[in-house]
Amino acid sequence: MDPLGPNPQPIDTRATPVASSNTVTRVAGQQAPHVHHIWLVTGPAGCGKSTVAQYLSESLNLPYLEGDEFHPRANIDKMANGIPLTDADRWDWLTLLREESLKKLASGADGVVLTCSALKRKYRDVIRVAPYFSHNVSLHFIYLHAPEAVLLERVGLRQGHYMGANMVRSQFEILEPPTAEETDVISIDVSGPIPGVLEVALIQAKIKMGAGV
Ligand SMILES: Nc1ncnc2c1ncn2[C@@H]1O[C@H](COP(=O)(O)OP(=O)(O)OP(=O)(O)O)[C@@H](O)[C@H]1O
Ligand SMILES: O=C(O)[C@H](O)[C@@H](O)[C@H](O)[C@H](O)CO
Repeated sequence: MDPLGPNPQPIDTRATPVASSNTVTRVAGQQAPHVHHIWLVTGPAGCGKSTVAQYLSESLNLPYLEGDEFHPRANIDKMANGIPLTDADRWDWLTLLREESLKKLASGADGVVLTCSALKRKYRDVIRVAPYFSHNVSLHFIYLHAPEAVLLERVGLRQGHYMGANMVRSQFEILEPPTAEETDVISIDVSGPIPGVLEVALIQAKIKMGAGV
């Protein structure tokens, strides 16, 4: 299976003369193109992806795609039975998330917020294809991190979710925290209470939007 999948639906690129992945550049004298931001909230189970994404979606008035809802039934059944997903289980899910995000933009949304664990570098790279063909799209990862013990406690307290606390270890075993060269990543320490985390996430997003990157 090709993890990069088929070409995404192109977004309107007419106003964008030159661009490369995640960098929207401008020819001198031309008006800056309108940038459509994809905010991808990432991190291991229980880090607060849904909590943060919901808030950003409401605050920025953008549609919200919950990544967990795009897993095939077989993946949900695996996780519910305490079996970690493999790379093979994740490729189609990752390309689907990328395509669904671009579809939202193509259908008129100004931007989109989505959740996806994106635990490994190569998973993030699958999503990074999105702005490659859609040059007025800017992709940002919002990586939420906290010590394993903190997330274990949060997942343990959570009721009625298929992902049990027994799965947290497996998430950390394969986690590849973003490196400094992954300059499209905003890292947020989510050890503290929710209001502070939400405030930081929104401020960071607004800084990026203000900078037009
Ligand atoms: N900063 C925080 N402090 C305390 N509790 C939090 C914090 N962020 C989220 N929570 C709680 O932790 C639990 C997990 O949060 P949430 O569902 O948003 O995480 P998630 O990353 O989307 O999880 P999953 O990947 O398993 O779906 C929820 O009960 C949520 O209310
Ligand atoms: O890549 C994965 O292993 C999965 O996406 C998980 O991260 C869960 O879907 C999510 O955390 C819900 O608890």
